[in-house]
Amino acid sequence: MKVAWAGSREAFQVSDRMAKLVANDPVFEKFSKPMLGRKELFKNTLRKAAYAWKLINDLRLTEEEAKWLRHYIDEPNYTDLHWEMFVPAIEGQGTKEQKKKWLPLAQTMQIIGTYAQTELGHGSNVQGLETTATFDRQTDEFVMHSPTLTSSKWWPGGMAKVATHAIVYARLIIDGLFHGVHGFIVQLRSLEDHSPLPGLTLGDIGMKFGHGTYNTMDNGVLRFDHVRIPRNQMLMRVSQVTKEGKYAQSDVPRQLLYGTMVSVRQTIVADASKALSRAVCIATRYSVVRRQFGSRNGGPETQVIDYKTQQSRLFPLLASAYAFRFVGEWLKSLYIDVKQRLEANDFSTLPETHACTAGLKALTTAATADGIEECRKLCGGHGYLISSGLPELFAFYVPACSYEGENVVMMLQVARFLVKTVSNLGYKQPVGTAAYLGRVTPLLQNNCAVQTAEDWLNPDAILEAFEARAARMVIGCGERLAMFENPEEGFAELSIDLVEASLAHCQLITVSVFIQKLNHEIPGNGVKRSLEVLCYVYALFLLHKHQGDFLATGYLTPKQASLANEQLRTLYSKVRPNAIAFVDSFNHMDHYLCSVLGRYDGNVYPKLYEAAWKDPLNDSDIVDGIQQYVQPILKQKLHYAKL
Ligand SMILES: CCCCC/C=C/C(=O)SCCNC(=O)CCNC(=O)[C@H](O)C(C)(C)COP(=O)(O)OP(=O)(O)OC[C@H]1O[C@@H](n2cnc3c(N)ncnc32)[C@H](O)[C@@H]1OP(=O)(O)O
Ligand SMILES: Cc1cc2nc3c(=O)[nH]c(=O)nc-3n(C[C@H](O)[C@H](O)[C@H](O)COP(=O)(O)OP(=O)(O)OC[C@H]3O[C@@H](n4cnc5c(N)ncnc54)[C@H](O)[C@@H]3O)c2cc1C
Repeated sequence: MKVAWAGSREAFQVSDRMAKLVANDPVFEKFSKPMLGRKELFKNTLRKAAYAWKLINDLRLTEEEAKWLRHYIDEPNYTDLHWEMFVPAIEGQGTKEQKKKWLPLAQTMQIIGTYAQTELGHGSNVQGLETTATFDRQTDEFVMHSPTLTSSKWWPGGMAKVATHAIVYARLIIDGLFHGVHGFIVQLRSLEDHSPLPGLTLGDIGMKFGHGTYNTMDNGVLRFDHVRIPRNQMLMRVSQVTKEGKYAQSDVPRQLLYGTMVSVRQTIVADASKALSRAVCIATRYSVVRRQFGSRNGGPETQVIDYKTQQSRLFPLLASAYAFRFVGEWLKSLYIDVKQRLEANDFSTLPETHACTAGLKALTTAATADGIEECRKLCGGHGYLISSGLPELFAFYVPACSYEGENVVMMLQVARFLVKTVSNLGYKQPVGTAAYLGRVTPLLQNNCAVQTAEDWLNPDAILEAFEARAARMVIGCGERLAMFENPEEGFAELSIDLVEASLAHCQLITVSVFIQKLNHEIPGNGVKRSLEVLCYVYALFLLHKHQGDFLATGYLTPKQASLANEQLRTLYSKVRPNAIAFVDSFNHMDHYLCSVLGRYDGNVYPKLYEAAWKDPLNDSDIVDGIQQYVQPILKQKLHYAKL
């Protein structure tokens, strides 16, 4: 199962080696993090990042190994933006010459970059950005300027204190004419003494949600006061500005300017399974250790994992972790394919890839953030302790619902793709993830054939149900949209239904990828049969949760919906004996989990007790403030009525 989770034996070996390397090196200790003040926390992160870079070079780690190493260090820091956004932005949007100049510097970290797109006033609406890049023909330069307070760049990771360079998105202006938003490579700091270059105001935007997690990152604010950069620092694969100030667009679509976001959204989907599996591992292990009620004849009480209600909350999350792992793997292959095509100037699959990355980013991050919080509740009161590992994990994870495309905004992008697909149905056969929309007649006419709970244990029945639900919701939206004279007005008016239809479409993708996964590449029949159980749990849980959609579209009868729920209960009993094996297969080390409740050895109570004594408040019996503020109250002897 470890191999099935990792994707291959080789992939397992790489991640396992890196997990052990990090776990066994005292530099990467992280239990004490929540006790550190912001400055210490930040410095500690810089120290770890520098040490990691040394390891990567000394041990000659491959790119894949370096990624896993950074993942297991488990602290957001400037290198995330450098590797995940700055480098890919140059790769995707730079010309050959620009790549030749900038990539070697970035890849050896002689410069450190960030991605400065969002501003105080605009994040989702990229076309609304206000920073200007005005071409000066006399000097062959762009003048970068922040004309308003709301044009201040706001949020870019690593920008406040570390990055030496940034890809800055700004409105291109030539001779007073606006040519849309473009990316520019801008140096922010001196490479000698790290001080901000003249004309730049740089700082940190302040503490974020949770203490020890995202505050390891220096999210920054940046303002320009007429800062000049050479013309050849505009990223010019999509559009070019000549020395004479002529603006030209190549035959590369404008959407490529958004390409870095497609790349990162794909990695965010893969990361969702890592975060959810971590929470599920903690909650499952603890649910086996924790006992409440049900003692008979003085025997042990019931393990809380044996309560059906606990199973009905926990096992769908376990199944979702696997579903997200497989859909992340699938999305990666889709992305690798589109990347190769883009390099060869084939843009045909970009719209579908954009819809998949945007929609699956929204689906997986929303479910993971909710899932981590559910795992915290599944651990009862102890889940609220920092030492459970869950509060910090939640605080670290939850911004994924907002960054790289706010989730609702992303679902509306999927809706645009689906509406366009439906309106083209007469003359363009849909392909890939939208192919089912080409079979609308049977999907709209045929109803579910399930008659017994057993009938739900059939991938074809499940797939057809999810296809019919999505098709009926999408087509229904298309029909209602057609009644509006102004399509944009109609889109805005129906946006709630459109987001629901997009979710149905994305859930269909996750369910069908899980089913496809079972048809190949599973090492061993036992593993395959166990994964089948999880696949059914995932699909039938979604069906139960969204039964309103399935019933309202008329595909299912209430009886069939309740048979699905009956089957789901039976499936939980099949998951139970393997629950621990399923979570052990994630191969998460204790160091990575950083959780007393999720310890591999199950030694929860003694370690919880021990962890409590490490709190600084327990350094002495009488702490600072007691003499000054508590003792006087005790000694005042005021009469209550006089207060
Ligand atoms: C290591 C991880 C650390 C993470 C740290 C976080 C970093 C960040 O958050 S960086 C900042 C991320 N910011 C965002 O994600 C902003 C979200 N907004 C957008 O992506 C876009 O502005 C938009 C998609 C919401 C809207 O764009 P707009 O310019 O208004 O365009 P239209 O809606 O008119 O779309 C035009 C056309 O282009 C298609 N399209 C949009 N995005 C993409 C894309 N990424 N790739 C390919 N195609 C894209 C869109 O579907 C339209 O297509 P048609 O309908 O066919 O015209
Ligand atoms: C931890 C973190 C790290 C980040 N790192 C970076 C970084 O490195 N670089 C960078 O450039 N940016 C970064 N960002 C910024 C991030 O990309 C934006 O915050 C994100 O894209 C959301 O945009 P917004 O803040 O403008 O949200 P808004 O769009 O203002 O969202 C507010 C609400 O409005 C709704 N809404 C907005 N538009 C629509 C619409 N058209 N229809 C319906 N509802 C709508 C949204 O659903 C949401 O509920 C980071 C953010 C965070 C939290």
